[in-house]
Parts: sequence; C-alpha cells; structure tokens
Amino acid sequence: MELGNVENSSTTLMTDFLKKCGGYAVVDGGLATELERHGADLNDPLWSAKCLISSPHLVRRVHLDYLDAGANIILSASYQATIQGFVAKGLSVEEAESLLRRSVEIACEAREIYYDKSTKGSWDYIESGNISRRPVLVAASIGSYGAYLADGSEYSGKYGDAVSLETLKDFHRRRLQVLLKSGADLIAFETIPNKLEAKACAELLEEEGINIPAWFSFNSKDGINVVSGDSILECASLADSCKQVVAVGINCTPPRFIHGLVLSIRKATSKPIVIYPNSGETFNAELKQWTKSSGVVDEDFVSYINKWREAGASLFGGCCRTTPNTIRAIGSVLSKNP
Ligand SMILES: C[S+](C)CC[C@H](N)C(=O)O
Ligand SMILES: N[C@@H](CCS)C(=O)O
Ligand SMILES: [Zn+2]
Repeated sequence: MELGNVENSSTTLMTDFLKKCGGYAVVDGGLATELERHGADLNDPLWSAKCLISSPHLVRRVHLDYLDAGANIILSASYQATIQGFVAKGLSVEEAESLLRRSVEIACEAREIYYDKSTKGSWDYIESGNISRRPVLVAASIGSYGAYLADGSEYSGKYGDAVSLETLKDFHRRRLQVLLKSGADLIAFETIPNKLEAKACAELLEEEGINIPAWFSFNSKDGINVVSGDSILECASLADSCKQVVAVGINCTPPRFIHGLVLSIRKATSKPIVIYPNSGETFNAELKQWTKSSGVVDEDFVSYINKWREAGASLFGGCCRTTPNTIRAIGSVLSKNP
C-alpha cells in the first residue's frame, strides 16, 4: 500500500469510528489493576503479561468487564509481553510469539462474547434509524522499552547512553510485526517516556509499511514535559508527522496534569487526542505496588472530563488504578453532554 493510501485508510478508520461513537469514544481502564483485584500476583518481570501464561480466562473476564462498563476500545494484555521477556522465562520464540497473538485473540473473544450477549447496552448505537452494535475496537498494546525493563523505567524515560535509536527499533521490531498480524484494529504504543522512543516507533511504522493505524501515548510527571524531560510539543509533533498515527495522547499520568498537556498537544497536531490517566497514585517499582495516599476518587477523576474535552481531547479512559466503575462514570459524563 502506498503511504498516501496508508494515511487515508488509517485516518478514515479513526474518523469513522469517532463519528459512530458520537464524536467521543470511551477507552478501557487499568487492565493490570483489575487482574490484581481478581487475585493475580503481578510481582514478576512480566507483570500483567504473566497472566497470558497463568490465567488467560481472567484477562478475558477483565476485557469483558470493561466492555460491560461501556468501553469502545479495549487494549490487549501485551503491555509488558515481549519475546525477550518470555524467552527469559524459558519459553521458545515460537511460544512467545504465539502468546503475543493470543493477547489480541483473547480481547477479540471478549468482544465476540459481549456482542453475542446482545444486551441493551451493546445495541445502543443508532445509524440512519437502524439500531446497530456499539462500535468496539481491539487495540494491541505495546508498552515502552522501560516497561520491559520491569524497574519502573517508563516513569523516568532515562535509558542511559548505551540505548540508541537502533537499540529501541530492534527491541520493538519483531513484537510489532507479530501484533500487526494478530487481528488487532489498532496498535497502541503506551507510556512512551521520551522522544527517542517515539522516533524509533515512528520510523518502524514507516519502514515496515504498516497499514494498521496506531496511537502514540506519552506519560508525564509535571504536566509540562514527558517524564524524561523531553518536550511534549516535540514528541507530539513527531507523532503528528507519522502517517500511521491516528491519535496522540497521554496515559498513566496523574489527572491533575492532563489539561495542560492536552492544550500543548493540540498546538502540535490536529489528530484526535487520547487521554487515559492513572488515579494519581505513585508506583513503587521495587515492591510493584501503588502508594495509595495521593489518588483521586472516581467522582473527582470524572469531574475533569469536560475540561479535557473542551481542551480538545476526544478519546477518554483510564490507566493504572482505574476500574470499570471509572469507565462507567466517564461514559455517563460523555453521554450527558453529547
Ligand atoms: C505501568 S507500570 C505500573 C508497569 C510495571 C512496571 N513496568 C514494572 O514491571 O515494574
Ligand atoms: N494497558 C496497561 C497500561 C499500563 S501503564 C494496563 O492497563 O495495565
Ligand atoms: Zn498505567
């Protein structure tokens, strides 16, 4: 496919999707958070991806809970699933690649189950007088290199001088190729902590001639820059110039920082902006636990939504420590102000 066509078909997918959703779409919430709430122990270098081996039924269950809560986009459990990480656990490369594909298949199965249930909520989208199914996209999650390091590096973005653009491209290449052929509608690059990694992902998308749309989601700890200190404007501009990127945004960042970041991103791109903050709590990477003190309750989280919408965002969900209740509340706010 020529690059011009790639841009057109990718952009159309997101534009049509948002139109069908009524202009604003609901993204799911914390996947790992819910896996833990259901009893999974994620104190492991694979973190949530461990469940792809030990409890795939639980992953499907959590996807389904988010669909029941109103999500239009669900993200696969591949955030910290890497071929390198699975091989370090003793799996073969073939088994590792199969688990990556499985992460997307599980999300697709949840979507099928959800549609089959044909509940009132799943038939609430009306087009030309006809009642249709609520649009649901499955996004293949790709966590940053820092996620694979399993030491919380996605919250610093400091990879050291030894990690070059080529290192990052080599790290991401094969997983991206596998996930591209997994049946996902969208690739979600999540928690990108620095400009170098954004550049690596953008170059890979272009070099591989990829015809599935992608979003780039950065994270921040000051509301001004991405976590490494790189400029959010420069990161968003980089995403803007990549043809395959259909949305740019922020995830796993405290809600109080989002408004300013949306305003900055809007200066760099006219592409849809995706926002899925965490609860505002802090992650202790050594214990792999969250420090509870500083979080916001669902009502507070949701009170920000209209402000983020006015600033220019159009896809809203939650990241770590948010739950189906958060997502239900987001859907409710959006439907009250169509
Ligand atoms: C988004 S963080 C909470 C994911 C877990 C982290 N990469 C770790 O393994 O410690
Ligand atoms: N999609 C991942 C992101 C972690 S930052 C999750 O929700 O667990
Ligand atoms: Zn998160």
